[in-house]
Amino acid sequence: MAQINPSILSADFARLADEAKAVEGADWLHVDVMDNHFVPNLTLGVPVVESLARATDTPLDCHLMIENPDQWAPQYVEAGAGSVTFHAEAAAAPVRLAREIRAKGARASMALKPATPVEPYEDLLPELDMLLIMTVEPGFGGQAFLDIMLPKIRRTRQLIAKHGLELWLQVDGGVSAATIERCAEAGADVFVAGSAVYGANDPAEAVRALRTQAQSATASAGWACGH
Ligand SMILES: O=C(CO)[C@H](O)[C@H](O)COP(=O)(O)O
Repeated sequence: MAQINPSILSADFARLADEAKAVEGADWLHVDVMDNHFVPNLTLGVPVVESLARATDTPLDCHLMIENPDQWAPQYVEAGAGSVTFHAEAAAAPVRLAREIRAKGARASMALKPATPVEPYEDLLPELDMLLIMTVEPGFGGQAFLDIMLPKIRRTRQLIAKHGLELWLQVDGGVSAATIERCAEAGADVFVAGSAVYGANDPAEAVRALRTQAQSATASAGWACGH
């Protein structure tokens, strides 16, 4: 089943608890952690994630756009994240880090920036619960979806099938009613949407509409979704 994860990067940061409640019914709440080093933007850290985890029943999907995730990622599990994504470009020891995230009780996920190919990580995929393919350069919400990422999504879906993995395939950046079907047809099954959800008059209804679109595109593409 297609999952929709609203990105709080597009929410009102002065009202985060209310903004989290506005999308209850979403599968996960996507929390963008940026350090102004790995990406040229600064958002929030461990204390805010701890507060969010107390404020909502929606599980937290923390996307760490930070340097040195080997040090920081375990702290996000302790703060209450149900899924922690680190960047392949930033991790010193991605296998050790994925195992540590899982051992602490969260889902382990790795992200690839647009210019990072998936193939060098083929042998590492069984260590992960999710792979995130960025469909914009990370750092800011509201950017245009990069169509040139669709072949990478397709190739990753083929790798998942080839190895018989249960790996979830997430896309993030420019995902909207206009682009979600292309992502789903290519093989994505977890969709992060910021401006398309929080920019809508009814964010909860936007989540439902995106999920319906993704599910019908997945069904017509004919590949088997692992969840
Ligand atoms: O990770 C991100 C940016 O680095 C955001 O999650 C993403 O851009 C969501 O915003 P939008 O859906 O508006 O593109």
